[in-house]
Amino acid sequence: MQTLQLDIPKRGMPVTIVTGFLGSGKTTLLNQILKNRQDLKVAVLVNEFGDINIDGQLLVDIEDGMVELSNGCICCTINDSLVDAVYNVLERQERIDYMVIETTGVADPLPIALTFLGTELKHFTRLDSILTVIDVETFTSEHFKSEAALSQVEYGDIVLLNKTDLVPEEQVEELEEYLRKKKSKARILRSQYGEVPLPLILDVDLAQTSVYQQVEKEDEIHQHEHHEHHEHHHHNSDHLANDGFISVSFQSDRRFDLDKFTHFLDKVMPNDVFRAKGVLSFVSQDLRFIFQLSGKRYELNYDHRKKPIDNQLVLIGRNLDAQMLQRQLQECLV
Ligand SMILES: Nc1nc2c(ncn2[C@@H]2O[C@H](COP(=O)(O)OP(=O)(O)OP(=O)(O)O)[C@@H](O)[C@H]2O)c(=O)[nH]1
Repeated sequence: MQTLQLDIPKRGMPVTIVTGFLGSGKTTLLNQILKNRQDLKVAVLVNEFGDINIDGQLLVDIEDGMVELSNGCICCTINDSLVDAVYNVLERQERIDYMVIETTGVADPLPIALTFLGTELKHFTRLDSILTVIDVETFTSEHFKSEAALSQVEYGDIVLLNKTDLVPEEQVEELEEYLRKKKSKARILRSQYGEVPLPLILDVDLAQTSVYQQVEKEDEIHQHEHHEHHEHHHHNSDHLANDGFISVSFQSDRRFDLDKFTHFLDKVMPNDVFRAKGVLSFVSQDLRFIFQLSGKRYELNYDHRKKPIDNQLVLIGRNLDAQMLQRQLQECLV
């Protein structure tokens, strides 16, 4: 493994915003950062789309969302205010060298960047870059018909072409070429499971702050001129509709029947479910499972941590009938 030489100056805590569409590999990348950070004390803020915090549970060694660990990692779930969450980290006694923020897959990263540049946070932090993770298998030039996805690509200072193991080399090259044309200034990297040398992505000072701020200015002028279109404001962070994506949560302390659950996945669940994740318990299985679904692909892996048996699942997609999905999942329980 490479040695990490990050010389972090005292001009404010460096912040990297990790963005990327649903299931692209943001949490996987965060885990790589936490595993390889060496002496760097990294605070991780996770912003999750959905009522249940699954991501917090999937991060290495981090349990129950907001725990301080002996290895110096702090994980917070951003609930209401990003500014408050950042202050909570800044006010901690212990030394923290670096902050990484994972946005939700349906978030536009620009308002988050502007929060660091436009509020008091600018005195305490230094935005290092926006890093956009792309799933090379599922990405299309239509950006999933999502404004947020478009914005993620547009403002990425670093673009990580992830999941290169799933497609032929030519497909990666094609995508890389397409992105290079669109984004001549961006650093474009490739990875499998987010494995990338940290000095290439952390403390690189690639944030194009003037570009972000220019967009904000143009936006304000635009808004002023077209007051009636206010509700369509492109960079509204809490995007009421989230580009039409909704999340459906399911929780139970009963166990699933494995056959019924896989039948649900293979035959019953609508194609409109684009992403799902959870921790699941099955009849006659002592361990829980970590469940991941992204596009057409899903996997179930043993969760080797000793945990009480329960089921926590989030489904994300468009046009979802929450009640029907919950009923169908209910029927998979024993
Ligand atoms: N084959 C393959 N799978 C990957 C790779 N990177 C991540 N995955 C898998 O893709 C799925 C989604 O990864 P996550 O890291 O949870 O994605 P995410 O961007 O955090 O997802 P959301 O937070 O829901 O938007 C998981 O099952 C990962 O194991 C990769 O390079 N190759």
